[in-house]
Amino acid sequence: MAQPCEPDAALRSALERFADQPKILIALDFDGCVAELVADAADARPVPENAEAIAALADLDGVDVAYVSGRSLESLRELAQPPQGVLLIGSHGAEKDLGEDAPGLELNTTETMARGQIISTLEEVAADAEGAWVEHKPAGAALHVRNVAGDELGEQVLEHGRAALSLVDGAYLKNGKKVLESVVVLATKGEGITDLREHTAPDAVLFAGDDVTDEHGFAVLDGEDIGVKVGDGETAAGHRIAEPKDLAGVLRLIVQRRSASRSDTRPTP
Ligand SMILES: O=P(O)(O)OC[C@H]1O[C@H](O[C@H]2O[C@H](CO)[C@@H](O)[C@H](O)[C@H]2O)[C@H](O)[C@@H](O)[C@@H]1O
Repeated sequence: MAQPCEPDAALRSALERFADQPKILIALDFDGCVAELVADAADARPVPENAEAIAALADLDGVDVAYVSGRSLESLRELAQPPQGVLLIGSHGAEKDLGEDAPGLELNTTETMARGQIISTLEEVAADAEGAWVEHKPAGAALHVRNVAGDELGEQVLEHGRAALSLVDGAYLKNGKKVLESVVVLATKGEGITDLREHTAPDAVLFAGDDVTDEHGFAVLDGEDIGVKVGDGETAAGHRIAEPKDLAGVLRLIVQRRSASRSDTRPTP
């Protein structure tokens, strides 16, 4: 496996200041950030070096780690295998596991009907396009076109999905990488990060993500917070790394900096 690229100088110095804060929250997107993007959504797994760094961070005092994902909580738990204590935001902010008794996502009758219509509408669209498939999710569904031959055809299938969904009352749309999601509960990753901030009361937050929906997360950062965009594309994040494997360099720097400062301040016996 290729080694992660080290963070550039600007990111490095921001990370050092961040790691020196008494209490920090590290919030991570999953697909395309902790895990590489893959053809079959069920095959996504954390890059091993990222998983190791996440486990090390989750063990440190004063550090909260969270996944903030578009996936359902069920899928996130299964694929990300988060270490104990890692907080989870799923379904783009509509589902939460903040380590306490929290009611699961409950849809009212209107939302349940709209979700059913979203699923049947997208299944019809996918049935007409080889390689397209529909992921059923707690708050709606996602039309995937990563396995449709050719970018242009994939975009046409997504456009067909958007047009068909415009006839479904209560269907909100979210665009992602080779995917069109439709949900009946309006929530964003920005709200998810705000919930995490209220729950953990950190001095600063780091959020890393790769997709359009992650921009809602970058938008709620301020002060000593750090936004890290993974890959290409316009972003409001202040920093960028090239690919998921490079996240390990970012996370390891925080682990090393905090571990070093703890051993410096430990009283000599
Ligand atoms: O917010 P995330 O954790 O990044 O989740 C966003 C969506 O990720 C998944 O789809 C994406 O990743 C798949 C696996 O690499 C890829 O095949 C697909 O093309 C991508 O769009 C997931 O299936 C969705 O439910 C998430 O909302």
